[in-house]
Amino acid sequence: MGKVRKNYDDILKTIRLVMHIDKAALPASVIMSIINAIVPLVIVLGNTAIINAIVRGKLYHAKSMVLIVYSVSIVLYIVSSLMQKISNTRAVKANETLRILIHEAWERVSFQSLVTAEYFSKMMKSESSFRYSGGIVVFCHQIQNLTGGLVTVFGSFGLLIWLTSVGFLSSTLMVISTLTTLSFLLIFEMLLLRVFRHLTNGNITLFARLMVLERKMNYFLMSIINKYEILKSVKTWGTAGLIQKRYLDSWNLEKKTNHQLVWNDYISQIIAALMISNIVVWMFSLVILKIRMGFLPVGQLNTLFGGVVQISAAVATIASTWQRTMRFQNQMAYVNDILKEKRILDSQDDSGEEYPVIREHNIISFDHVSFGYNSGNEVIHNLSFNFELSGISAIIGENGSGKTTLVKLMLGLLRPTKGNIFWNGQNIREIQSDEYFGLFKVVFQDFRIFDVTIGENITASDDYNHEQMKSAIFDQNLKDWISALPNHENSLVGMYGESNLQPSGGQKQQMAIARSNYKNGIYQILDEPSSKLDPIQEVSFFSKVAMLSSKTPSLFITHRIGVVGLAGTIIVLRSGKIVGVGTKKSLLRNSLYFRKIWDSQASLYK
Ligand SMILES: Nc1ncnc2c1ncn2[C@@H]1O[C@H](COP(=O)(O)OP(=O)(O)OP(=O)(O)O)[C@@H](O)[C@H]1O
Repeated sequence: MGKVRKNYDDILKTIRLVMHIDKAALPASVIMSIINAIVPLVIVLGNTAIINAIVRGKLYHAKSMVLIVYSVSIVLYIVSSLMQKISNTRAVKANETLRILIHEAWERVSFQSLVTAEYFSKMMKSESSFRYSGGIVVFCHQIQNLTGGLVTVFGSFGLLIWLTSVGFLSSTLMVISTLTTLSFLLIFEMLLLRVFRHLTNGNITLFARLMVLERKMNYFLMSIINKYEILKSVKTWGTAGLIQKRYLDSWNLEKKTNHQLVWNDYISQIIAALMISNIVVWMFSLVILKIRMGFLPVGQLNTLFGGVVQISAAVATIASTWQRTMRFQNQMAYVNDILKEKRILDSQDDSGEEYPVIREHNIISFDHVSFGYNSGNEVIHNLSFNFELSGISAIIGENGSGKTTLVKLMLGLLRPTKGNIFWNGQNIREIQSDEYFGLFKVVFQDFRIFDVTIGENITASDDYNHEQMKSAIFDQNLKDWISALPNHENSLVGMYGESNLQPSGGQKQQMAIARSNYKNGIYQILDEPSSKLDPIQEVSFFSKVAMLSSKTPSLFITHRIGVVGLAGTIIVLRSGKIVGVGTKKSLLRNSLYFRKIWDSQASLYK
């Protein structure tokens, strides 16, 4: 019951969306379909009256009936044709407006203020749903079919009820046969309706599954086949079979689901035909009985056949259109989602967030902070400490101890599941996120180079100072490589350009470091950007960065002990808890765990 209610609610939402976009498209469609549904009923009723007049020998009466019936029908037909032109034009126009609205919703999204990637998935879904559904034009056709079908069914039912009720109380035989006929008709109809509803729900589920599969296959193509790095790994590690199997599995499942959907459609149509046959058989028997007993004129057979033919066509249309409308509202749910989301994102600009306060001594405070990723246990446990952004600091800990997570929490990229983080006393949740990110120059271990030019990658802008950009590059090899390229720093990286320029791992790493040098942040965070270097080179690398960035205080994140000697403050992290804070000397004296790590790695640095 709840599911049916939800379906109705969703259709109402889609109707509201279409009405919001174009006030005339749906009403014009509805009026046209009502007129279209009335014309055949007028003809059926008129023809019955004409046949009865002929049978009774009143030919003059029959002639005037013919004129009236067909004149009314022609007028209605002309009005309906005009309405059809209006509704089609409006539907096409409304569809174009909706397409623009979806793209405008995308344009307004500030990528900077997005917290998760979920929104992008919504964007993709809304676009493919819109394309797949056929848009408002198709929806208007569906509403036309549904309205026309319903009007026909109600009108024709009126005729059939009239045929049923005539002479009902005139004899016991009539009462018994009418009640028996109606009971059998209803019982069979209810059973068939149950099967039809079951098939409709199955149809909607199958269609929703198809949409998910389509998204998975798109994801597969976009994220795996279309990425050079991944293709490289596929070739070198021979994972093609594994990945291709995944693709084939999705594709086979899509084929199977499509096949089931076709069968579901086919059986639904057979059930709809049986529903009609059920009415025809019982009603025909009853009307014949009534005509034989003299309760109905013979012309009423025309009403019966006219009514039944109308109902059969209408029920078949309603059945198939109903299922399609359900699918359509499923697709439009994504579009509704993205248009609604637009308002949320728009309103972020005036959300009352403050700018971060910058002082001479800037302090980040953790107050009973815990954090766990969606899927599992806490990886940061109840941390409380004050951290001054000055000099050189280091966070050290084993693999998986939570170092990167701690930094992401500090930057506001992740939100604590418990507790709060403060910047100079302000809760970072209440600070404007772009301004807050602007304070930090961060190089993560999984730094990203984008498919824009080398200069744009380093400066994060398409309007940068070329000299300043060049001086942000510390590494001579990178400088030489850029000078040797035909377009120098204007060379486009990656598959967006024609040349598919793929910088080496080291070149990319140096570009990420140059990006950090170029930026005007007040604090530098280096999360193992040199993890590919051997320990000795790593120490020299950090010393260089430390020296050159002497104006900007820095935090190194590492699990290599050799680097931490450069740091004035060392935070030791173990399984999401801080187990020591101090200088190298004090920690060697006071922290057993720190000494253990030190001893285990010290030989490498001798
Ligand atoms: N998105 C995620 N979902 C679930 N668990 C995650 C996610 N990201 C990280 N983790 C888990 O959180 C824990 C801490 O990870 P984190 O990257 O902070 O450790 P780390 O100390 O920086 O490790 P490393 O030195 O290996 O880089 C790990 O157990 C990791 O598997």
